[in-house]
Amino acid sequence: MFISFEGIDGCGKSTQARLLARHLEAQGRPVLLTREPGGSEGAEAVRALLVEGDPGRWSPVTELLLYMAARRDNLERRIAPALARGDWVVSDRWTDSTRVYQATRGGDRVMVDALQDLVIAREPDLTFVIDMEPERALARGLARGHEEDRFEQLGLDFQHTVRAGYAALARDYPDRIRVVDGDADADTVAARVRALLP
Ligand SMILES: Nc1ncnc2c1ncn2[C@@H]1O[C@H](COP(=O)(O)OP(=O)(O)OP(=O)(O)O)[C@@H](O)[C@H]1O
Ligand SMILES: Cc1cn([C@H]2C[C@H](O)[C@@H](COP(=O)(O)O)O2)c(=O)[nH]c1=O
Repeated sequence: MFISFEGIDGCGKSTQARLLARHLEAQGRPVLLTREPGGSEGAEAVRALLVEGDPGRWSPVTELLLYMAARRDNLERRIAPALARGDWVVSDRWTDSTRVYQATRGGDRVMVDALQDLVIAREPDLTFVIDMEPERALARGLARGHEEDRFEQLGLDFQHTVRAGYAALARDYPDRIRVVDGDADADTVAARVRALLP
């Protein structure tokens, strides 16, 4: 079973991915917990070029290719072997992030879907979109004294567009995507996620 978590920056995806992985392991299920971009050694190196680098460094097409290259490496080296062993895979982001973020940053959605079909050819079995107001996600970060670089670089309007992008995606893929209200304490959100497991 391949599960992904999606949502705007700071919505609590990583926390929920970790809590779900812990829950599954407590039930005796082997789990690979991974993240995108990243997860494998090569993909983590690509992550450094994308996420920690200058956001204006790449053209939209180059940026898209780098995200896809990182995903392909993580899929080949970590995810496909785990799924072949019968392990569960919980991923902090997958191609839905590319569909939403790269479209928001001027990328071409048709190109995203074509590359997804050609070089990835794997969708999660189940995707949780952790939904919340960008202002609330930002307030969480500020309350912890984080600088919230990405909110400052890209702005609240960007996060609002991303949030709307996920809502549209949930309508496009109703069989796979579940939207979960993320504006509650982490254990409450985790219980909402678990209630939606098959
Ligand atoms: N339900 C919650 N209530 C309050 N704080 C939370 C909750 N979930 C996560 N947090 C805190 O909010 C911050 C962001 O959480 P987390 O890293 O899980 O989000 P994220 O969506 O993965 O963020 P990013 O996209 O920036 O990586 C962390 O400091 C985390 O401890
Ligand atoms: C997979 C993926 C990610 N992004 C963006 C979204 C976030 O701003 C960062 C990842 O940071 P996080 O702390 O791990 O959430 O990268 C993207 O634009 N496109 C993608 O495919």
